[in-house]
Amino acid sequence: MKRAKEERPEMKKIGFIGTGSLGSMLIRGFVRNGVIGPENINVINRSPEKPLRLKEEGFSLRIYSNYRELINDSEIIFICVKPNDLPQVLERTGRVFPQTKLVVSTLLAPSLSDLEQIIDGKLIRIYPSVTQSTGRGVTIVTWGQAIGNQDRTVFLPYLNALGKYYVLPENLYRAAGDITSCGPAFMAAMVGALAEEGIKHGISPEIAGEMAVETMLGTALLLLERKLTFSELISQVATPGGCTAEGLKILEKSLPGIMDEIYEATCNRQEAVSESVRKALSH
Ligand SMILES: NC(=O)C1=CN([C@@H]2O[C@H](COP(=O)(O)OP(=O)(O)OC[C@H]3O[C@@H](n4cnc5c(N)ncnc54)[C@H](O)[C@@H]3O)[C@@H](O)[C@H]2O)C=CC1
Ligand SMILES: O=C(O)[C@@H]1CCC=N1
Repeated sequence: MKRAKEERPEMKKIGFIGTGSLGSMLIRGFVRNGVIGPENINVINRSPEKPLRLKEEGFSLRIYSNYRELINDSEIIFICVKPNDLPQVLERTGRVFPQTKLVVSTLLAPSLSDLEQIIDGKLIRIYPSVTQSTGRGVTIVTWGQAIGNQDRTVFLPYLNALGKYYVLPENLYRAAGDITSCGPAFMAAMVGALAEEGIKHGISPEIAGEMAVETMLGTALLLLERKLTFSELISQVATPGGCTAEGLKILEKSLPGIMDEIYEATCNRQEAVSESVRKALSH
């Protein structure tokens, strides 16, 4: 009996414009989870060093210098450059992408609704995080207006390969992205500060670092596996009358204000970046 040909995601050729932190993370995450075959990765990056570094890691990339060739040879194209480099990329790719291709923006800005004014093509916006090369972490995703059910079916294996994903409207990108995309840096800063305090009082940097990371991992696993809420975990640690409760009083005083300040700062930055890209693209 003849079986309908099943579409295997690893058969698709995938293009990456920009292979910095995020582009590299996507390549590592997709290959690790088997959604891209090792021979199917097309890349173009401004400088040659980063793709070469990936090659040294064992990824057999096809490195391009011509943007249109990369687009012709790829079925899904991830744009992973900094927002201010987008105008230069669009100058070289053109603003019209064939309807047979999915074009995925990972950029902080412009928003998908702004991009849809500029680019003609099947657009998807994702906001991933660097943790996702491990297969864990969260992608936020918004489907463009031209994306249909078949396109979603094609793209879902790639989202699943990176961990969890949530489809959100763009007005929630900052609130969600502060947790998921900036979050790894914020968490590393907080856990690093815990380790620093230990170092200040005589623990070696190596041991303090290991202690902090192992404790962060154990905390995450406890929350996940035992399905504890944050406050349940806190009350398991904070023995009444003990030290943790004293430390927590200090955090409770400062943290909510700090988080509000962080949100305000990231929103302002996103707006400023959006405005600068909007201006650059309108020329
Ligand atoms: N790093 C992160 O955790 C996250 C980053 N993003 C977004 O992903 C995008 C990329 O961020 P990163 O990878 O962190 O930046 P990055 O600076 O590490 O990488 C950007 C890469 O783009 C290349 N590039 C610049 N202009 C180019 C051009 N015209 N053609 C080809 N390549 C070019 C650069 O050489 C560099 O390798 C940004 O827009 C950022 O907002 C989104 C979520 C998380
Ligand atoms: O800092 C940034 O703007 C990018 C987006 C989220 C993480 N890195």
